[in-house]
Amino acid sequence: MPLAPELHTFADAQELVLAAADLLVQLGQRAIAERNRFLVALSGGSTPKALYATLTSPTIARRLDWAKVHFFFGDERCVPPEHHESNFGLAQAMLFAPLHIPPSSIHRIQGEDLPEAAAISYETLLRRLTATPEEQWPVFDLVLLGMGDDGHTASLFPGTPAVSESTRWVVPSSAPQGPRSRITITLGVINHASVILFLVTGHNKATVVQRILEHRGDDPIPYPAALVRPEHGRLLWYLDYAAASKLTTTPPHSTSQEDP
Ligand SMILES: O=C1O[C@H](COP(=O)(O)O)[C@@H](O)[C@H](O)[C@H]1O
Repeated sequence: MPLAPELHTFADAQELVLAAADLLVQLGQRAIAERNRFLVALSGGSTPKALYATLTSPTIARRLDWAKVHFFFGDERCVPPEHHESNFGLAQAMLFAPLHIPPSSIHRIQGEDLPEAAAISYETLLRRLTATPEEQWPVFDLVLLGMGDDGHTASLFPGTPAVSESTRWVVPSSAPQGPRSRITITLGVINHASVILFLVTGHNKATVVQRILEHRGDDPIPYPAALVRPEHGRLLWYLDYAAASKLTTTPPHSTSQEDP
């Protein structure tokens, strides 16, 4: 029986990323203590910027053994790594470089390659680095996700074939705007993670947040983010008050950090 989603609301994006950074550090400490490595998949988009800035602040950064953290990506735009729209490029500048993460711990999607080739080679890489004998899917310690105001997450956009992919781990996909050509991990990968953490901020996402989190019954809703339902792990939604403003059953409130 899947665990119920855990909802936390925060006054603003800064409080939210502080809590997210704290959770990441605690999950990392635990994974490293138990398995000597921490496998985390980063999200794309703009929300991670503030998280990266928080993770590199001295008070947070000194709490984790970054040499044992392996960074992956949930999605990538089909652009070269130095392009301003590259998810890797943002992480490289704001997270990996400041923390001196060795290249051998950074596992990027090659957005400069043809999409099908990039998807196949990233799946091959994931199979090599994350597969366990017991599971046919990778088990990330943490998958970070954002959500667009159309309900997309990673690069799983409403109504596109990537959303219904059930066997491949990584596929090419297509966005309605911005850099259209993308590579994304699939729902099977996301849903087998130990912890999935959505970071969602802003009024523009409040309607979709409400429809997903207060959805009752079996009628389908057209948002890929609603299909994130972990098989065995935890699902957390961190919302700022603006993103939570249309929820009716859980009034926005500030939460203290719980034991991860
Ligand atoms: O395009 C993307 O957007 C979503 C949401 O991003 P945000 O800018 O609203 O934070 C993100 O989850 C995804 O990885 C990214 O490629």
